Amino acid sequence: MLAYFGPQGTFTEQAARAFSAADPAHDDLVPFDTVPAALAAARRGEVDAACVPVENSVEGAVPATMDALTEGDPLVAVAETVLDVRFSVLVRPGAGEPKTIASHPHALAQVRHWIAENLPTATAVATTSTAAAARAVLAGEFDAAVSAPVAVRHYPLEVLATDVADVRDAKTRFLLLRRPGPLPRPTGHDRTSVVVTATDRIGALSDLLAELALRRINLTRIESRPTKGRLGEYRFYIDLDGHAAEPGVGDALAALRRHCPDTRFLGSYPKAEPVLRAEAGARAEPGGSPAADEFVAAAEWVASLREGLGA
Ligand SMILES: O=C(O)C(=O)Cc1ccccc1
Repeated sequence: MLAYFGPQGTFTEQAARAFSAADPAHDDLVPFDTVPAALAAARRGEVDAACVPVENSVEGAVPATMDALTEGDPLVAVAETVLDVRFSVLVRPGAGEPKTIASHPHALAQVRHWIAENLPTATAVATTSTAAAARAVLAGEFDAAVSAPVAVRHYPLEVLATDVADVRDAKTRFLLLRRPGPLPRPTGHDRTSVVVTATDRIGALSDLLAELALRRINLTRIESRPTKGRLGEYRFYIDLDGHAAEPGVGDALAALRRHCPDTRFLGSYPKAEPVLRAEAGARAEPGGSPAADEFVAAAEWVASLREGLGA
C-alpha cells in the first residue's frame, strides 16, 4: 500500500501512480489530506511507503514536507519522480463569474498573473491541496479551483480554462519515502539527501560544504528552514550527486556527521531526470565526480599500513 498527499485528484496522486507503475508492489493507493498525515502512515507502518511533493521549479521547496521529514521517526527516500505541472480552472456547472478561487499555495503562486488578467475581481484562497479546492468548490464553499487536469475525472465540475500557468514548463519533484531499510542499489546516476544543523559560528556552513567540495561531490540543492528552537538557528537540506554506497559519498556523510551529530540521512535513490551529456562528460573528467576506485584504493592502502603490510 502506498499513501499519497490527497485527496483523489492531486498532482501527488499522479506521481504516486508513476511510482506504482514502476513497482507493482505499490498497486493500492491511499489518500491522506496532508503531507504529515501521509508520512505518519508510513512511520506507523500502515502503508509501505508515502508519496509527497518536495519542490517545485517555480515556487521552491514544499515547507510542509521539509518539516515533516525532520520531525518524528526517520523516513528515507527510495525513489523520486518529476511531473510537468499545468493547471485547469474548475467551476460548478452553470456558475457565473467566480468571486473566489481556491487552491494549494504552490498552485496559486503559479497562476497569479493569469488570475489578475482573467478574473481580476476574484479573491484567492489557500486550501490544503488542489483537489481539496475542487471538493470545496463542489460543496459551494468557493467558486473556482485551480486543480490538476485529472481532478475533473473525480469531481463533477466544469472546466473554465486549461493549460493555465504563468511559467511554462513548471515541474514538481516528488519523493517516495519509507521506513529505513536496505538502500536502493546504486545506479551510477543517484542522488543523496541529508539534513544538517549548522552551529552558530563563523564558517560552520562553509565547513560542511567544504567536505563535499574536497571530495569533488556536486551539491544539487541546498535549502534552509528554521529549527523552530531559537531565532537564527537553521537546518540545511542538502541534495548531492551520488549514492551512500559510493566510497566518496560515504566518506562525506561520515564527515558531515562528525561536524553535526544530529545529521539525518534522507536517502540515496536514482535521479529522475535523464543523464545530460554535459554531466556524463563531467563525471568522466578529472576533477569531476570522484572515481570510486580512488577511494577504495586509498582506504586499502591505509588498511595495509595498519597491518604493517605497506608503506
Ligand atoms: O495539491 C496538489 O495537487 C499537490 O499534489 C501539491 C502540488 C501543488 C501544486 C503544484 C504541484 C503539487
